[in-house]
Amino acid sequence: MIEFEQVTKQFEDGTLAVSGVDLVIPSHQVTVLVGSSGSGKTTLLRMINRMVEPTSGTVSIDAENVADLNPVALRRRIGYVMQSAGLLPHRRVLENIVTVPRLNGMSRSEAAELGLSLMDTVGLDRDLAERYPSQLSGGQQQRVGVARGLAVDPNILLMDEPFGAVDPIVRADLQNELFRLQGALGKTVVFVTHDIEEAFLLGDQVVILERGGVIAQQGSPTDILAAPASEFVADFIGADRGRRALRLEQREGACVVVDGNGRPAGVLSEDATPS
Ligand SMILES: Nc1ncnc2c1ncn2[C@@H]1O[C@H](COP(=O)(O)OP(=O)(O)OP(=O)(O)O)[C@@H](O)[C@H]1O
Repeated sequence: MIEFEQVTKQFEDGTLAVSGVDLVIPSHQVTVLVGSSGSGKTTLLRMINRMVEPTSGTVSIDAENVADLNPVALRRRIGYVMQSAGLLPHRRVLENIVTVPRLNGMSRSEAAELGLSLMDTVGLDRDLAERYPSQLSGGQQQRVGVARGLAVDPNILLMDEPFGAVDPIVRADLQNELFRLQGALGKTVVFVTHDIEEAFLLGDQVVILERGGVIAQQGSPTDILAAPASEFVADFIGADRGRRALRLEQREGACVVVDGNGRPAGVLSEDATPS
């Protein structure tokens, strides 16, 4: 469990990025921090692995204050995946994936074996192992980034807009892959995005942030959709625009679900059992 207690971050130029945040991030679940640009998502994320230090308050992992932990050791046991993958351009795919295990002293042959099995895990063809990042598609680069994030078998995986730079089809692919991976690996994932659809798709818990790093609402997607806590939240999730106001229409003998714009969203199944 990761816990923020009364966490505030004011940068040296006076910018108040995060303000009095109390937040519990449960283990083995996906928590998504979502908000518009500048709402403090990245700052919050980076306080978990001490890339940013809070001005006041505490961040703890399993009841241990991260301020008491060695930052380098901390970063080597927490996976970090960022937008545009952040790969080392002059290192081959396999080397990129196992950078941290190698720094931790793993032998070259053991690391190579680990790297190849991680390529399988994230759905990358092993034939790509000797390529350089520039020889990969954007989606493939992101998969390498995720494999690298998993390379130290971390309990915690921090993901900062990891799918922000790829086209919508590849993005949907990567989202599904993360969903599958999370089902299999059960990591504690903290995921940053500005896209509420992505947040609702991936998050067990969704934390909506307002400008100045203030939590507007937190809860499951269902809870937030059912009862937006404020006008800001209703506006942010699109509830007020009728986009999510689904209704049923009878068409051709079937019960069709239609969205607020009149577009069919699906068919109401007779069988109400979730699959
Ligand atoms: N090193 C810094 N020095 C001064 N201000 C900073 C610094 N880093 C971030 N900020 C400011 O803090 C606020 C929060 O930034 P942060 O990057 O956490 O937001 P974000 O929600 O992740 O935004 P984005 O979606 O654009 O990445 C912004 O106003 C930003 O300009």
